Amino acid sequence: MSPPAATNDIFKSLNEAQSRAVRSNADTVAILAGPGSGKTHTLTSRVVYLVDTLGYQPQDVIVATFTVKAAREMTERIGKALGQGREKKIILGTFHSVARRYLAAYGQRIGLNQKFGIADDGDSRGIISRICKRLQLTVDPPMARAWISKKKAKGTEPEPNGKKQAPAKGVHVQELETCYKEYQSHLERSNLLDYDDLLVRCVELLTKHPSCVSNVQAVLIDEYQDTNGVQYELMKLFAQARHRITIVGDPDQSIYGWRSAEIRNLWRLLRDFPGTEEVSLEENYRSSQSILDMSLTVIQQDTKRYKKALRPIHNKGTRPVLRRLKTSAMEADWVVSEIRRAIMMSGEMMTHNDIAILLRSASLSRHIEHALGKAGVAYKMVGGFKFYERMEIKVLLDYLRVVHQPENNDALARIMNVPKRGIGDVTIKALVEEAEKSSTSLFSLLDKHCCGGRQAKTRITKQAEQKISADLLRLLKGIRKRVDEISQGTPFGLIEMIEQLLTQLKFQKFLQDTYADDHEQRWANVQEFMGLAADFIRDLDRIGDDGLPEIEGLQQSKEVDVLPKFLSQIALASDTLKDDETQQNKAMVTISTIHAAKGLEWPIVFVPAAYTGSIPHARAEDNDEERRLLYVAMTRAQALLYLSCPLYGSHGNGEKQELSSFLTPIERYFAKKGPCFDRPVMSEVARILQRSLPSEDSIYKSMPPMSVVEDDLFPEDPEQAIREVRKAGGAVEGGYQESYRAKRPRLYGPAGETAPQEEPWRKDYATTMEQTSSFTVSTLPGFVSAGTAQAALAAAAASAKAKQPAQNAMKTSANKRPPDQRSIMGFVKSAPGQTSTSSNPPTAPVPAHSAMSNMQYLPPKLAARATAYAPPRPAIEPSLSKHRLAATKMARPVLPKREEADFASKQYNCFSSSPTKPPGDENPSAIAQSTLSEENEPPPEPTRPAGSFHNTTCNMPKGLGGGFRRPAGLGRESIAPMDRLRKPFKPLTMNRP
Ligand SMILES: Nc1ncnc2c1ncn2[C@@H]1O[C@H](COP(=O)(O)OP(=O)(O)OP(=O)(O)O)[C@@H](O)[C@H]1O
Repeated sequence: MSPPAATNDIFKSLNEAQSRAVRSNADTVAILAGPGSGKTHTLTSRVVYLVDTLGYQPQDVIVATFTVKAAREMTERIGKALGQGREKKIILGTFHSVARRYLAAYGQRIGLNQKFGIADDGDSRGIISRICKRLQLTVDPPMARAWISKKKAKGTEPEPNGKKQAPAKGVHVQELETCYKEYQSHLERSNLLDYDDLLVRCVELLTKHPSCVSNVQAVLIDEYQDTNGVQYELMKLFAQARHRITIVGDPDQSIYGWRSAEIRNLWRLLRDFPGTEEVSLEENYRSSQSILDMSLTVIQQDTKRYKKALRPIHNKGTRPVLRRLKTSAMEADWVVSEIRRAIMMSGEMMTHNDIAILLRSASLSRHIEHALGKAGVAYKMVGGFKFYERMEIKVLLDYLRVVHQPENNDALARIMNVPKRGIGDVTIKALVEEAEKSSTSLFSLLDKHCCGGRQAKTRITKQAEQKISADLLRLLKGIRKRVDEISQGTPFGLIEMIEQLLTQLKFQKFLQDTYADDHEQRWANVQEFMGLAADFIRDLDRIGDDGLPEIEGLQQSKEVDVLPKFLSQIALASDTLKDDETQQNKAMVTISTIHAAKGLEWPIVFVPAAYTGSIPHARAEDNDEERRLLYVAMTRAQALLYLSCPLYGSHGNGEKQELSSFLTPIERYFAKKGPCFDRPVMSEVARILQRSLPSEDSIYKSMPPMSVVEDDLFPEDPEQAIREVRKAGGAVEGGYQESYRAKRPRLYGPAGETAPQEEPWRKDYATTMEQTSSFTVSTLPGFVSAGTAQAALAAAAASAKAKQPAQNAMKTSANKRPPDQRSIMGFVKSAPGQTSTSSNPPTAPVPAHSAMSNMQYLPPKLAARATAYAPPRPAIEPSLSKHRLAATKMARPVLPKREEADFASKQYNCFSSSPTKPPGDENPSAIAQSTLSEENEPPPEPTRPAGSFHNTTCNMPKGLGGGFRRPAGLGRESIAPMDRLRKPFKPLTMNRP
């Protein structure tokens, strides 16, 4: 009988090893392979094979995975192959959801009330905090919760009542156990199961009542490396009727150690199921050879890992980039400029959808979000909220809003009980309603309540509530009073205001108590927020007020308060982002945490903030896991991989950052700047992505004039640039840009002329709303295209005539704008000491409110940051004035001629286990120019004998360092499971039954 159509289709998309895994008759199959080798593809194909060819009933197959997203994607893939909605009958989901299904169906057999509820993270935290308080335990509640969760994950129950504590246990452990016991009995009384309980109770159910899973024919597990102890037990119990298990995983991608994932589960599997068929997938379908090589040099620094071969099916491709930038803000601007360049030079063969920016922690996203928002690039966040939408930031912003506008009822209502003050939702709702009905503000209504007045109808009856509301008001009024003092000549810094809020609200403690799992991350976000405020003050200091130009006869109100400017900038920036999002089908760049990017792939991947402290993370306990995280990030890239590291970090302290310790040893193998996107490079990218590249002509024709075609907006070596500034006696605060720019020909004026010291050019024009993104973040540094720069210069020239009647000057300015140019917008900036590019610069208007006053009130750390960073300048490469891109084609760079022998020596990567390719097989034109240039050395030689990566054939001579040597007389069956893991996986060339 011929196999059904679905199976036929499946086999067409599988290679030999994948096909062998899919058709395997072994009960237990372990597919362990590297990234991009098609593990998930193989697993879903096996499900289809089992149902379609072997005739298993879909409801007799359990497929468990690790995340909801992965489960959804698998259902889709299987559904497409199986059709007729059969995938819906498969028991497919995360371990927790599958366990819940069983408990809901059979839980009564183990005494579970059928109507059990699930205690989510917030519930668990609350219960444990209350227990600690009630029993006056000295243990930290979040820590107790983590301890309990770990115990449950390992399958350890609390000590039963009455059992004597072992004398060896310290008070601390005893308290933890008491807390565990109390917590558990509380859950039982409330008929609640927490996430860990779902797994533990399901283990209990299936152990006591195996009949519940007597129908199960096969169990398949994705991302097996991330399973923990209980999940392993559960997998075995699911499969207890027939012991048919298929797992896929990659120990190099185990990144959930903090969730008690156990890499030892691989060893357990081989121990418990000795007949397991092991299949290794050795072809990587995702990434270019260069990307794969570089990723392997990172992961191979872990000498304890077990080795496996991974062979790219793609050509060498473009050498990955490791870019050094001066600050995080510049790093973000560089990312945006590279995104633009890549899309433009590909003739839009690639779109924003093809790009991911992967971050070690979500708090790093702030600069990136700003740079993207400013450039009008739509983006979406995966694995985290957008910066301004994060709870801790929203709360702080709401407090600041109320300080600024006490009559902002909504904001006040949101913060009344945050942190918890015991003011109930009902009370808040009633007060808001009353305020609205009586057309008064909530603030003044509260004031009446708390200041003894009896006018309010809604009574805050409880004394406690009244006192709490009074405290809140006192806090807000106190800050408000200080703000008001500005007008009386007492400056009150924005930073000081936020610091006061944080102290009075005990904000860090609030985060610890409320968000046990990720309070550190949230506190990091708060610090980022402080950094944002410091940057804002610095920008105000640098470029002054962003008010409108004076118009004769029209009086302007001047904002003297920093706070509303700060708030409005944020509000408008976030609005722009929302607008972008609502545009359906708009291509968007993805910003994601590395954790959330697991299993996904993109043509272009950026990994910013590659410094020690970020990755490996300062608080990480397991360095190897951090390395695996970097490996996961790098292996998400298909065609272009960019890593970057700022000299100075982004946490508001201006401290110098060291390149990630995982990258230091291999730094020299990366390209120092983005590739030259010439035809060979782009053709290779197109080949990897299996897309067709537009013709050269159409690419160049569609390029806007004065486009940036090389990655040369920022110096290759910022440290050297700083040294040059110092040598030239320049101020380091000004950063490298002074010296860097000074060397370049000026856009206007005689060539070689030394830039005279002129008054900094300042904006002297109105903005339009054509480009709201630029408008809203006009005071922030960023990428500026040469075209925009010209527009700015035209405006500057126009404003030089400002002495003429104002109306005439405005008209001149407008007339001078080229027809294809939009309004200049507010994103071209100047800095003190910077020379104007206009030959006759206008005198800058003195800002109504100088932010210097704020500068002196910065806390020392932030003040250091504010002054240490270079005030960003218009990022315009003056030499671009010579470009004539619209008229002529870009010249292809002349490549150094390569010797024949050179080809021979570089043809194959040392990690490849493939036989030597015949000469001429590799298309030289497909090799990226960057890999040939002198400064880019060939990929690193392996630090160990190549044999360690060549374990794919059985005839490898033993003793060469690569083969697995079995001790004499030791049969295969008696190899310790751990050793089996360390040895290479069974080769494809081996004859297998
Ligand atoms: N036999 C094949 N032929 C062509 N493309 C394939 C083949 N197998 C897998 N692919 C493609 O390779 C890419 C990676 O596949 P998949 O996501 O299944 O890999 P993976 O091993 O699960 O990766 P990771 O572990 O990094 O998540 C996908 O784009 C997939 O379509």
